[in-house]
Amino acid sequence: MDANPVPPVRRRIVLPLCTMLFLCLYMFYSCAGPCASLPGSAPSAPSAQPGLLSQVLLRAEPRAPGEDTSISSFYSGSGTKKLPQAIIIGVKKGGTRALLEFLRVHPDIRAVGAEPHFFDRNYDKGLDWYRDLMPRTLDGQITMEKTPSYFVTKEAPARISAMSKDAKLIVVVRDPVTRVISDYTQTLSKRPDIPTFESLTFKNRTTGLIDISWSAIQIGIYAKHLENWLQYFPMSQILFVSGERLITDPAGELGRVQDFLGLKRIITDKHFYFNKTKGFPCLKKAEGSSKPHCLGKTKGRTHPDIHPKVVQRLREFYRPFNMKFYQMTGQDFGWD
Ligand SMILES: Nc1ncnc2c1ncn2[C@@H]1O[C@H](COP(=O)(O)OS(=O)(=O)O)[C@@H](OP(=O)(O)O)[C@H]1O
Repeated sequence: MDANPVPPVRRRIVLPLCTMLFLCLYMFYSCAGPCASLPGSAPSAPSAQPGLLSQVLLRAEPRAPGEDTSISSFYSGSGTKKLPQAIIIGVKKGGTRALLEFLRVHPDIRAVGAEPHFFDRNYDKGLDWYRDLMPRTLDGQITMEKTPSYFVTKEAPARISAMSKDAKLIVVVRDPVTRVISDYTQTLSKRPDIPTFESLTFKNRTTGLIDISWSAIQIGIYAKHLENWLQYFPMSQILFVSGERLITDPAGELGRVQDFLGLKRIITDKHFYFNKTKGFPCLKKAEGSSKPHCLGKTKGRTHPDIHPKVVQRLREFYRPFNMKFYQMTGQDFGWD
């Protein structure tokens, strides 16, 4: 028999209350860890990323403009959707997919896989639509996207600047001659009945006059497009990545990109191997996987043979624009 027995009525109230409290606390704490790695959330960050619970308690600081802070968004996954702070704006066929896939390995980068085409085709859908496409990020992580056509879209610089004057812009540039051949190869793979490369290139084959109304030719006049961006962004906010070095020295180019984004250099040469069959560098482990990963078949296509004289004429055509571009960027890309 108990020396000091609890009265039966109080026992009937206190015991269930304590059990409920204990259960609630248990559920709350056990959710804080796993919830942070729900599908679609950020990959587990290396060390000091605050967990869900600490984010609830710590998030008193002002939020970025346009950040989705609704309670529902918080409970439906870890982190919040933010407008991108960094965008790969070009160039088409420059190596933009390779760069984005490589960057996604970094625990502080979260990127949308598909191209949103917001600042060219979907601008009328509004910023909320755009933000909703983005993955959730934790504090300190950078949201990114890539749409290579932005670089040649007249309205894009003003529109991106209206979203954020501080946006960091990355342009992967490639020898305009191989770029136009790559562009043509892609179109040919989708529509095999298009005219020959030569007939699209020349307005007059005899005089060698280049048809600058062909958009694939226009894209490679980098200096002209860059002038448009410099009306809205200082050069310090634009990084030019060499598409050629992205293939021969991916870790070196990724080092520059990580510095530009203010990130620790986590992606190094240890992350890459050269796949002889593919003929390109591939990842030893892709984001969220332990398996090696090369880009798909649409990247690294075999180009058709173009007559050397045609290639030579295109080199002459692009040379002055390339020189201007080197001067503007302070970088010699070695295309001549
Ligand atoms: N690691 C790796 N693997 C495969 N391909 C690589 C890689 N690095 C750069 N590249 C080059 O990327 C070219 C395609 O460029 P983009 O991804 O910018 O093309 S697109 O504009 O998104 O269609 C693609 O062009 P093509 O060779 O003409 O197919 C590749 O040369």
